[in-house]
Amino acid sequence: MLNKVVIVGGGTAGWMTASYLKAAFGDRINVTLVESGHVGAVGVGEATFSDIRHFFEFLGLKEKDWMPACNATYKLAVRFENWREKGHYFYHPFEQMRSVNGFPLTDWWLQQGPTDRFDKDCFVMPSVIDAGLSPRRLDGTLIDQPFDEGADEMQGLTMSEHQGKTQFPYAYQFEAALLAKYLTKYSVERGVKHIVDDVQQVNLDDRGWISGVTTAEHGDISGDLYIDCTGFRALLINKALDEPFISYADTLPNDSAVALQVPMDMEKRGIMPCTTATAQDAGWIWTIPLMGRVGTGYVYAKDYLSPEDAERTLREFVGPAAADVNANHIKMRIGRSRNSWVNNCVAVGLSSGFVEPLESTGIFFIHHAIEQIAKNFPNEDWNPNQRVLYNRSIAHVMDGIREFLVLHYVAAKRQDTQYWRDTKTRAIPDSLAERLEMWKTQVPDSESIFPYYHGLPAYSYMCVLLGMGGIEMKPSPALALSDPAAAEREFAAIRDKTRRLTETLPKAYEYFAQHH
Ligand SMILES: Cc1cc2nc3c(=O)[nH]c(=O)nc-3n(C[C@H](O)[C@H](O)[C@H](O)COP(=O)(O)OP(=O)(O)OC[C@H]3O[C@@H](n4cnc5c(N)ncnc54)[C@H](O)[C@@H]3O)c2cc1C
Ligand SMILES: N[C@@H](Cc1c[nH]c2cc(Cl)ccc12)C(=O)O
Repeated sequence: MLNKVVIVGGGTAGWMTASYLKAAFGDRINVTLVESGHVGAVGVGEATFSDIRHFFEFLGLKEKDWMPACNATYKLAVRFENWREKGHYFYHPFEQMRSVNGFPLTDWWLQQGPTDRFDKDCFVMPSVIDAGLSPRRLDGTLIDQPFDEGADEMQGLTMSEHQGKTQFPYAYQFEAALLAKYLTKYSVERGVKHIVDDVQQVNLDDRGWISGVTTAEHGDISGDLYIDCTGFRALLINKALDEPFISYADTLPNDSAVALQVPMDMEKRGIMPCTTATAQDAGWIWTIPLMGRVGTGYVYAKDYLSPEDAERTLREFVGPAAADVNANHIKMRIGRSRNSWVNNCVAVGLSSGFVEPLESTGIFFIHHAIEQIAKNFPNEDWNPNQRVLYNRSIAHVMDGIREFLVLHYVAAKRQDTQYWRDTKTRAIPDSLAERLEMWKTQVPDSESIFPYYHGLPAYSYMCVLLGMGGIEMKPSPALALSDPAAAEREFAAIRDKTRRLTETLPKAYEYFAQHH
């Protein structure tokens, strides 16, 4: 029976993998995690997709179990500031797109939008976010949803099986190091063997399969399946097994970041229930509000900006609160391994692939990979088709998200610096170029976006195209023949629901002050 797993690396990827495999297979699987006491985790990775709740559900964890330990808050959207022009902003929310007479409401908005804000006209949550409110009332009840949050059929679905069934209204923001610490305790309590040591050598047999890893002080550690969670170093998959890395740098030039963890009195500041991406001269700055601090950082391209200037810009952006905070400069490896599962080694996390965190996809990649490992867990036959199916799924998710991120830059209207002008002339994936031509004629739908599961619905593409403002979008010609009354009623219903919620929901800080 093949059941000995060795995980190398103890960042978010390592401990999410260890905890999930233990939850999936219990004592029928033997998991050892070895992590260096000298090589630090990347130290960022704080905003997520809403799908991450399936991870916590799978582990049997409720929000009250883990959120307070991770200073976690809710994320209702990404707020894109200054991407169209300075002073402009829009939201990419977690909210199902409404349709009227077979056309998405954004199509009707292009025909007869009530205002110039597609997001506030077509969705409810942007106004809730603008008011700094919580999606849960002080008694913990969630705003009314087109589905029952606690319904049994919601449990046990993987993300790809769940896609499109419903849209949960929020994701999370949390301290990555505290989540890793929480999952360490969860994992060790369930039998994961935790070794703090440096892996100094990866040993291969004559087939090129991993036969063990040699550590500085704990000798050789061997198992059946090795999971590379060593971050950008990719010690096992790219270094030891020499699996090629496919760079996305030709279409996504941002390769650097500088991050600050800024202590903040959130009671005084208030909590914006969203992640903010503020465009800058050579990239963008993320702002993630947590309980007790703000996580922030400048993602940029070193060809356009030096690390020193990036840090200076970030400190000026944050203001005096950043004065005594140390900066964490990070080189980002953008792209993916050609295959993330090679022989008896699977890479998860940064070792497998990464794109800049513009839509908070790193932890989504980890979660998706872990679900697929559990689904394709091998036996002693080591059926190569399992590796083929796994690698295809991972490649699709990363290539799909890469296209979606490139769309942000292609569609962004601003061209006030060379960096932004170059976003309009830089190469884009051929498949995206074809889709863009279609979207200029008809708003994205499930048939015209990236065709394989990559975690995003068509309305995410609509938000980027309508928000960024650089690509002219037209309504479907058929709408000129259609009766607008039903769409006008839908817009009015959204305004009514928005009013009811903004008049009754608590402030985000008020909710967390009671529930942390
Ligand atoms: C600037 C930036 C911002 C990001 N923001 C987000 C975000 O908002 N949302 C999101 O979902 N994702 C985000 N990500 C991605 C997220 O940070 C990662 O997906 C997540 O941290 C997982 O990292 P990891 O565990 O793969 O690697 P790491 O955190 O780098 O961990 C690597 C581990 O390997 C160990 N290790 C390395 N070498 C050895 C060795 N020889 N022996 C033993 N152990 C070793 C280290 O000790 C460490 O424990 C961001 C990434 C970057 C770079
Ligand atoms: N499955 C993802 C898709 C998604 C839908 N809306 C958003 C908004 C943002 Cl900021 C990221 C991701 C998404 C999810 O539901 O999380």
